[in-house]
Amino acid sequence: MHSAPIPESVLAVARSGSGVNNIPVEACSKRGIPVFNAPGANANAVKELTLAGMLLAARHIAAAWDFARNLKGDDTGIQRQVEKEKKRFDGFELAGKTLGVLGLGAIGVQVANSAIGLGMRVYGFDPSLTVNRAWQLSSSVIGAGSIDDLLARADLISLHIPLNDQTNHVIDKQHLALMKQGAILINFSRAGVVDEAALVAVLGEGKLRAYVTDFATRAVLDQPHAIVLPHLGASTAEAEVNCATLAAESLVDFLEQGEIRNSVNFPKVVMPRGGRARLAIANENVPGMVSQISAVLAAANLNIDNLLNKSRDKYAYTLIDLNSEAPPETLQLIRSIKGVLSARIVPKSAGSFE
Ligand SMILES: NC(=O)c1ccc[n+]([C@@H]2O[C@H](COP(=O)([O-])OP(=O)(O)OC[C@H]3O[C@@H](n4cnc5c(N)ncnc54)[C@H](O)[C@@H]3O)[C@@H](O)[C@H]2O)c1
Ligand SMILES: O=C(O)CC[C@@H](O)C(=O)O
Repeated sequence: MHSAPIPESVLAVARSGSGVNNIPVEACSKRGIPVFNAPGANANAVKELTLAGMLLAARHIAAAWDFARNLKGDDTGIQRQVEKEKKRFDGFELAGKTLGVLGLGAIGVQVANSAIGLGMRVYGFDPSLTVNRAWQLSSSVIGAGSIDDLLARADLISLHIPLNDQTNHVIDKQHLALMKQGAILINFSRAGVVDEAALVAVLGEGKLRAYVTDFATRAVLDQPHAIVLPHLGASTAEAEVNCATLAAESLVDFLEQGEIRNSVNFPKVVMPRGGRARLAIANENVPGMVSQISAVLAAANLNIDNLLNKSRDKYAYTLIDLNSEAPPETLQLIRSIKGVLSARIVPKSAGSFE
């Protein structure tokens, strides 16, 4: 959506998935447009393909399958070629190997826990690990001291971080240099979290045994040690239904109740309906906003039944239940307050979104 104009009529944007790097989130925030995603709804699908990626690399499955498909001749000849050549595809077992998981969110936690189940030693690193995710994480997962520490310890490294200004090219030349000779790098995150030029250089030097990625680019496809999938991490019927359902539910709650759940740019704001009319206001997180809004309501002789204001970084969101209908001119006055980004009356029944 970065190059698409966002019409004035847009009230919200929902991503039926996890990553929001394809959405101009900051531009939406400035216009008071919540952006929703579907946290965790495709995590199991990505976890399963990540495990498959680890096995693909550890057992040379793609190359071995390619070899087998191209076998010529009758069964006797095929058996002879198989027994003669199969040593080319000798692999290693995951059990006992060390996995480093960068990013312990919805996906990273599941990958780490499953790897423990496979008998791996697992290190994780996430500077913003939430309490909820920490509860979900197996107590056998060891916290790495830093990204450098994680990369230096691991035989396999799996990336599960979002792509944003802070993580763009986070796996750079210096980080790649820290990785063990023969390590496997797995990227089901986004292409941009790895510095591609630096990666191609280390792949050319034979430092990595494999780069397993869900993101096809010319440079990576041309690398013999790259195993490339066509962005299939979330492509399961289950994940698509989970994501679409969660995204739709968040939109319905927002449009019909003004409530915000699962937004990446506005706070969670949930308030049971009361009064006769509900106002939903997105505003800058600066002092005096609630008092200015209240003053407009008081001047219109409108009484507040209930009010909830929450902030998140630079932005805030306010729900106000009034004990009588709010006239359109009051809404206009609220919209004209400096710092108010969007304001609307949330109708009691769906259908007309002012
Ligand atoms: N291949 C696919 O089809 C597919 C599917 C789903 C998600 N993804 C990608 O995976 C990413 C993660 O998804 P998720 O659902 O686990 O998201 P999430 O928000 O639940 O978890 C991301 C975690 O990364 C952590 N993090 C952020 N920056 C970090 C850094 N520099 N170092 C370490 N940790 C850092 C965050 O604190 C968070 O815990 C998405 O943003 C998306 O880009 C890809
Ligand atoms: O839309 C998809 O198929 C993949 C979505 C996935 O990359 C995500 O970020 O959730």
